[in-house]
Amino acid sequence: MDKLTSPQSVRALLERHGLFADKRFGQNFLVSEAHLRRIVEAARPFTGPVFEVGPGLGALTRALLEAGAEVTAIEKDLRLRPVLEETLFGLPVRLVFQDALLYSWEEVPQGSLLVANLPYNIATPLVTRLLKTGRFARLVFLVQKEVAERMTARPKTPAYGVLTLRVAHHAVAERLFDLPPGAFFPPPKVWSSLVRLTPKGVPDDPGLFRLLEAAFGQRRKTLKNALMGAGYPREAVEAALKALGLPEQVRAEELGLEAFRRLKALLSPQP
Ligand SMILES: C[S@@+](CC[C@H](N)C(=O)[O-])C[C@H]1O[C@@H](n2cnc3c(N)ncnc32)[C@H](O)[C@@H]1O
Repeated sequence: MDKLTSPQSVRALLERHGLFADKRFGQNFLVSEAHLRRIVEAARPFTGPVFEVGPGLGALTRALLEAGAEVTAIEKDLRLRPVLEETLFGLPVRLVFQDALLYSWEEVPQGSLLVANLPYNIATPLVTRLLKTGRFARLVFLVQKEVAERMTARPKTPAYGVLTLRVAHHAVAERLFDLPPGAFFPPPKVWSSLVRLTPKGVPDDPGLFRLLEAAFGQRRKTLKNALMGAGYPREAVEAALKALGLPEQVRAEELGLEAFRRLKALLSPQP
């Protein structure tokens, strides 16, 4: 079986099935053998069942199966069923044709892994949801470079925000390497990055994230004004900033996760 790691082989497979890469599904198929191998290496060891969102034509799925992973692959595009039945023929994979956002992630076994080249339009809500389940031991995925930068940003940078802190709350985040558009067919307009998240086993903290949404809701304002705009009383905000030794003009992007946790404790109960 062709390894599906050249634009020519992917184009030929699609043509043979009368298909085209559908932008609505974020279909940019990985055609770089070297990158495929690096993704599998970044996901090892396969200490739990592997979930792949968007197997596409099955290139990554097959690489994972050949490396010994137990894979459940969830694909939304029903047109790809005959392709996957061909490319994964005889391999022990569980294929689920469903929107991954509707999958019961809260019921996957403890210690599961996500390994995926994610469709760009669901990457952020999906990763957020998976982190909240507390069931994943490792998440290794390709996303647009800009999203990877937001997930791994440092304070006081434009990419730093609620997504950075969501990821930092739950996991240790690494941006492992970047991939040029030419690693995919058809090539996307932007670069991609491989991200690895290693969850720390910390439960969700809805109160903290309500505070963060308020703090970053109006980025151009000072933290004090942003919080007051969201309904936090002036006196409480001023007292909390003082207790943290922060100036009144401080902006949300200057605070790290620990400072926000302390701010939340000082501002409870929530308005
Ligand atoms: C970037 S492609 C990756 C394909 C393949 N894994 C690869 O690396 O070549 C994204 C895949 O996700 C699928 N997809 C898009 N939205 C989805 C959703 N909501 N649920 C599940 N799969 C989805 C697309 O049809 C496509 O197969």
